[in-house]
Amino acid sequence: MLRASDFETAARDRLDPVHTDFIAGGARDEITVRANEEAFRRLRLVPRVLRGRPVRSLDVTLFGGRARMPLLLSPTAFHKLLDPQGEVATARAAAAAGAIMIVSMASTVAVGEVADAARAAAEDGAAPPLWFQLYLQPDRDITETLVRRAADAGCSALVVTVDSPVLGANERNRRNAFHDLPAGLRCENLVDLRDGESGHVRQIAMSAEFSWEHITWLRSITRLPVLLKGVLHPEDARLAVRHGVGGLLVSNHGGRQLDTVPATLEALPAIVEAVAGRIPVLLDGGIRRGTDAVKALALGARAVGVGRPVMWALAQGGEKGVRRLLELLREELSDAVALCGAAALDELTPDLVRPAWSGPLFGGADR
Ligand SMILES: Cc1cc2nc3c(=O)[nH]c(=O)nc-3n(C[C@H](O)[C@H](O)[C@H](O)COP(=O)(O)O)c2cc1C
Ligand SMILES: CC(C)CC(=O)C(=O)O
Repeated sequence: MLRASDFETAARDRLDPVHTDFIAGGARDEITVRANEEAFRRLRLVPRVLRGRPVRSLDVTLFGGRARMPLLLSPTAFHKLLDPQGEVATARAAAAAGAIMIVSMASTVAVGEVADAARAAAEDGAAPPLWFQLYLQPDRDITETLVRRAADAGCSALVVTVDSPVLGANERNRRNAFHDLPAGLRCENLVDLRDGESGHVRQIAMSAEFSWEHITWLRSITRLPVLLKGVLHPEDARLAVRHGVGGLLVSNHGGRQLDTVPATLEALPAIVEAVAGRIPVLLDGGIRRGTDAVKALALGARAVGVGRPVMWALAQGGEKGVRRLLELLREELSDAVALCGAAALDELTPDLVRPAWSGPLFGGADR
């Protein structure tokens, strides 16, 4: 395994094609799925030279917690589909790498158990932060219980996914009739939320009824910082700041919700401008290389998330696979920072990035 894409190739040989489709797929024509990666390829890095400063650190501090690299594991559902240990394997690998993991509300291991595994695996005794991803539920008691479970587990932030008033239509899943977890697996955070209910995926309600009032309410029931995942419009970024949101994760859900929305990299500059440094802005979608991360950081993201690569690595090699993936990405990131002439992440500035040359206008030299 030499690069992130190798894990996908290896995972595809092992996985049930129905599960491969679940991971790789996106909404409708998957235009946004492709756009996320393409956007990074359209940008070029313009390094500085002779600056006389080796890379000092890749550390990042977010909401008082420190991570050893600005790479987050974005929340993804159902890790036990890919490895018998599921999210325990992922959390151990993240903790060993010093990376923040965002545990999905739809995890197949309960968040408390994921947190215990992360703490036990942290190499220097100091586990990196663990955050919890939440879909607000129409029943406030259920949302409150989930928030309490996350806080009791030691999660230090809540990431509310706001791009899903309805579930995006994934035509691959429809073709494959993949609508639920196989027997024996369940969403462990949802167990016992109501009498007689038992972690069924369909317990996760998507609703278009949610508004900014619900964010205000959520903030009133917890002291944890509340981040929003899935903001793409700069006006929503301003509203988020006004409503006391702690941070934004610029995301299009890996192209799995509304198809044809912009690549997250395209959306980033306007969000960064709207937020004007008041809260941290993060990004996920299409990050496959250290240079991708550097481009997003240079354009104002404080950290970046990876989704699918973690799932492919988990399917390929379990905990070891995810560890190897994170090592590779860290090495690529460190190289790219050094080659840009930067000593730390705050030296990655927008002047290091520019659009690829699209060729001379009007035929160039012939005219
Ligand atoms: C298989 C799969 C499951 C996902 N599950 C969740 C989830 O439970 N909650 C959530 O907010 N986002 C979920 N996402 C979206 C990711 O958090 C993330 O936004 C996206 O995967 C980033 O793009 P990338 O896959 O190109 O890195 C999921 C994505 C995939 C591919
Ligand atoms: C709806 C969740 C269970 C999973 C999700 O967010 C996704 O598959 O993108």
